[in-house]
Amino acid sequence: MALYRRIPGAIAVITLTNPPVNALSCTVREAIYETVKRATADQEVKAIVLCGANGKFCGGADIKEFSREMRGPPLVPMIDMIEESEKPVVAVIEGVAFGGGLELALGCHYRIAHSGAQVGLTEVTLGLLPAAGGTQRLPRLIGVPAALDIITTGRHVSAQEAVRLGIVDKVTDSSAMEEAIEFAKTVAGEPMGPRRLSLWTAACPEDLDSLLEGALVRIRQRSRGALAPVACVQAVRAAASLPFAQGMKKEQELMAYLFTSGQARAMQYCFFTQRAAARWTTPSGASWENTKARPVRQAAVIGLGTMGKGIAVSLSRAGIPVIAVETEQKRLKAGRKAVNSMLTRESQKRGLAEAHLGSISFTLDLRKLRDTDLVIEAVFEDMALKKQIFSKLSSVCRPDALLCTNTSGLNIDEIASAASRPELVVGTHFFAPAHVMKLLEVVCGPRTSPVAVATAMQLAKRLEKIGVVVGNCSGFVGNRMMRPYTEQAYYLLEEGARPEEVDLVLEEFGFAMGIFRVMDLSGLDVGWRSRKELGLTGPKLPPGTEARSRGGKRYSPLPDILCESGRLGQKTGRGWYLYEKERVATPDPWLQSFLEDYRSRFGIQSRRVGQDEILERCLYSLINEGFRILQEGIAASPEDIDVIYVSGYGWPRHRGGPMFYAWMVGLPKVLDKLEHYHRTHPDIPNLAPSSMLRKLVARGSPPVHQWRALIQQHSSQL
Ligand SMILES: C/C=C(\C)C(=O)SCCNC(=O)CCNC(=O)[C@H](O)C(C)(C)COP(=O)(O)OP(=O)(O)OC[C@H]1O[C@@H](n2cnc3c(N)ncnc32)[C@H](O)[C@@H]1OP(=O)(O)O
Repeated sequence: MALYRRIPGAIAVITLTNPPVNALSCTVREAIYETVKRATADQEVKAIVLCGANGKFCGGADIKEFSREMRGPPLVPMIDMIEESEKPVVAVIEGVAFGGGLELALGCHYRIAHSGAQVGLTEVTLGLLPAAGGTQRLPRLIGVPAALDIITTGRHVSAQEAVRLGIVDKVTDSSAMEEAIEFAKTVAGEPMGPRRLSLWTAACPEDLDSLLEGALVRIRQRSRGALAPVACVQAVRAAASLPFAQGMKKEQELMAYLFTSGQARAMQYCFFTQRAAARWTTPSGASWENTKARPVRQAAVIGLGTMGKGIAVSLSRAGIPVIAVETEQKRLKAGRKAVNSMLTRESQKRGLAEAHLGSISFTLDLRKLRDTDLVIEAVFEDMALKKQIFSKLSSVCRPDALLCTNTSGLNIDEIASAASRPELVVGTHFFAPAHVMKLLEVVCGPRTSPVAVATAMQLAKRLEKIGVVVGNCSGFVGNRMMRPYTEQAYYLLEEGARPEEVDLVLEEFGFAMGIFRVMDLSGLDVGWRSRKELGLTGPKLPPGTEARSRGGKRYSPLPDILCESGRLGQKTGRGWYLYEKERVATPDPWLQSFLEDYRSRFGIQSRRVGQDEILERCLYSLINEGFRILQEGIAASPEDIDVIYVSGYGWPRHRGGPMFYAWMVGLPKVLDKLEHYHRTHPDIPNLAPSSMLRKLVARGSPPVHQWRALIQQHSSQL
């Protein structure tokens, strides 16, 4: 709702009241209409102040209403009505003014912000555009180039930048409300015509076309295939070239097109699932609601390799004092240098005068961890080494210290078996670079206690990461699903495709990089080491093993051959591609002839592999593994899998995540295709449709949010 009160000085104050973010729900819009009409009709009122309750102006339209039938007054005429008011309307921007919230403020005649506030036209992140006049008013207010950037990225703009750009008229460190009331008194009675943005002309550069072209190129690089940012560019073009009324018409047309698109639905799904991941539960009945996290006042990181360094920086940035431990003086020194320079760079980027250098201490002595609340072990993926460390930690650390292992797939239960308190052992799978990537898989072993899960999830929040609770199995959720995906990519090469063909299809789908470019970036030795550990290649392989078969299943030795011949990817200048210029991948003629020789050596008839087949075999095998994960209870819900993929594996947000995508494509189609590919490749068991997929199809393919209830009938590993 919106509360109305009259205060001395002939001011009407309208307060949006809809916790937690004062979203513009149907009731709020109705109340705004009513209260603005009341204020404009009241002879005693000379100016109107519009604010939000609880220190937040407005989080925009109520996103939950997008999936329901539209009720109540629309935003556009409501904002027009405010702009048309003869009495000045002053918006008080505290906390946030996002999306429709900022558009509402742009309809006001003045905007006064608190210094801690943020503004933004965030609709593009929900697959939409600012369709309450934002695409037309913002360019008129701050010019086309700045507005184009804000509208197409949806980025959050600080109050300081907002005043510099002219989005707000004033920023204050003290009470924005008091400032606005005093200001409103000074402008009462003035003509408001010059303050109506709809009457302004957008300042436009001469080379508008090249500005817009440049924006489209950046959009394609950032989010290939996404419709909303492209529509945003078209709407801004309209603001630059058409009168306001026609621009608004264009805005509405583009919005109608986006609103019904699957992409908007997918991105709104991502918005809610990301928040829902924090509300974890386990089948034992433990949950975020009934389990209290332990406070973490001091943490330690063991191992200052790539992951350890990033984790230490993340902890320090969150204000948690860290003890960083290494085994050798030389490594400690190198680690200290790298961490300090990462922190300095971070501080410079954030415009801080000093880095948090003081909050990390470096030591070779494990005994220094005796008072630590939480330890994150981040050494190599070596089970024996990890177990040794956990055994030592058990004797060094306090009995209630949480012991975390950063592993991308090792058995948490086995690691925990080396600790005297296995219930306090939890997996924390960070993603590289750990100080940048948002995802944290919180892995529960069978003995992990609810308090350990709660503490790790609380830590994720403090580190500004998205924690997702998963069960213990090889590769957990994310990496386990990657295996069939990468395997299909190798098989496609064996059958006739080229790396660049496979990558192009995946990039057209929306991944920032195709799988072969990803492997070249992370290094072919990473996968090779883990295959060696699993006995799929290397000395553990029994003599006489067939090159292209392991345990009766198809196997591709292609990545092993490349790796063993020194083609490790970008770091050696060649992998699946050639890197003559740093980081620029070019198709390698050598690889082409190598693949031809390989095919003839193994009697493989090369064929042209179509784009649909590439996409379906890669994605559906990954999705199929997702269904198996659900069936085994390794993930609590399809939503959790989708959050993992969108926030940790570059799955395009506008496709919602693998499980959501499967539902959008149609589960019967996914099932049908998997059956087809499995019939053609019976030696690839991953292609055999999972029983969970079959069950969902048999139940009429219910929407994703209904799957959880069906899954709960199965066993859970969480
Ligand atoms: C056309 C389209 C128009 C005109 C639009 O306006 S589209 C909406 C544009 N608005 C946004 O994009 C803002 C979205 N919200 C946020 O970015 C953040 O929620 C926040 C910065 C406003 C607050 O962040 P924080 O304090 O961390 O809190 P949460 O993100 O956890 O949110 C708390 C709960 O509020 C729900 N929420 C937030 N915004 C909206 C909204 N606009 N409509 C409906 N519900 C909203 C959010 O989902 C959280 O609830 P739960 O999901 O946890 O139940």
